Amino acid sequence: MANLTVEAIELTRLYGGRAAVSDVTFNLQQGQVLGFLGPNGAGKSTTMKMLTGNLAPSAGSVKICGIDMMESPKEAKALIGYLPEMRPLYKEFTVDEYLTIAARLHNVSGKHLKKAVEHAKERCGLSHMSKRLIENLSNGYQQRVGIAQAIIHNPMVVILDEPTVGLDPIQIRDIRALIKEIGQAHSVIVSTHILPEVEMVCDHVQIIDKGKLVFNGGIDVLKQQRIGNKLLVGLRQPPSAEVLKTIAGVTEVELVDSMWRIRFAEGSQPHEAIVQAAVHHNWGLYHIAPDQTSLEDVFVQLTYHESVPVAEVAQAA
Ligand SMILES: Nc1ncnc2c1ncn2[C@@H]1O[C@H](COP(=O)(O)OP(=O)(O)OP(=O)(O)O)[C@@H](O)[C@H]1O
Repeated sequence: MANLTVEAIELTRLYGGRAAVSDVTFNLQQGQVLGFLGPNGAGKSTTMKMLTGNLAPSAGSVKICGIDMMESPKEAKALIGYLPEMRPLYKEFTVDEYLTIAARLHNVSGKHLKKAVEHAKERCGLSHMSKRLIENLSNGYQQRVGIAQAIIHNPMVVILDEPTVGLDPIQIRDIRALIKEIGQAHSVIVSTHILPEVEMVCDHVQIIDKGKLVFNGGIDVLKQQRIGNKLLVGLRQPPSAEVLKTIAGVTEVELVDSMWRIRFAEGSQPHEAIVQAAVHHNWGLYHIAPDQTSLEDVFVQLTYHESVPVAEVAQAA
């Protein structure tokens, strides 16, 4: 495909014989924002480091806009902007001074330097902070400077590791809007622990667990998984569970906090029949709404593994 920006092909990284990342394969296209999710130790940072050319894979390869990271690291890296979790800021410099250094490090040529700095500041809402020392900026503005250095050379791919950690709600809102804006022209990979953030800024999601991808798909697919096939129904004079189960399409009912959680078969739409039955039999219907699984629940379902209790291991030994 012509506009593929990132290709991770069967990426594996071993540490002392243990796979921290195992056989991870995915593609990213221009204009996509990918959310990279996973519990602690899942392999996110290891994957990011391989994507940015800071760590060699034990097996597999990375291509940035078709350029192989192992074969042509300089060319491939030039197409990436990276904001690591620990912001690489020199706080004793002003915003202008620091961004000028960042632009030079990214090989922006002398005649384009000033324009590149101005443009990055403009995009990150930093134009009025040019002469301020970075150490005197708020956390949110320091984060903007970190993002500005990642986009200063107008890279095809921007990789941001936990970009909203430690920010207040207004700063978080601003940084998320900025990520969305950047995502229109570039490809963005955002590593995050914050699940709603993924729904807000990403159009594509990957969940990694124990080094393996356990979900790779569109945000719509993930949202669909949340909506599922459950209704929460509140009835003041409820019938028995058996009566509810006779409604066409209903497969299971259970009482949850004095409301009925009604599961229905895929493809069936028992909503209308439930309302009609409630009116007909005077059940006192006061609530009917989809019972969404929280994103946290979906995440736990995908990443939960039953671990063998220590006592059982000891007994087996
Ligand atoms: N240099 C290393 N040597 C040995 N093991 C390592 C090394 N770096 C990471 N690991 C192990 O590899 C696994 C994946 O680590 P990684 O840092 O990629 O996870 P992560 O998803 O980024 O976690 P977190 O969100 O906590 O930063 C972990 O089990 C970790 O202990």
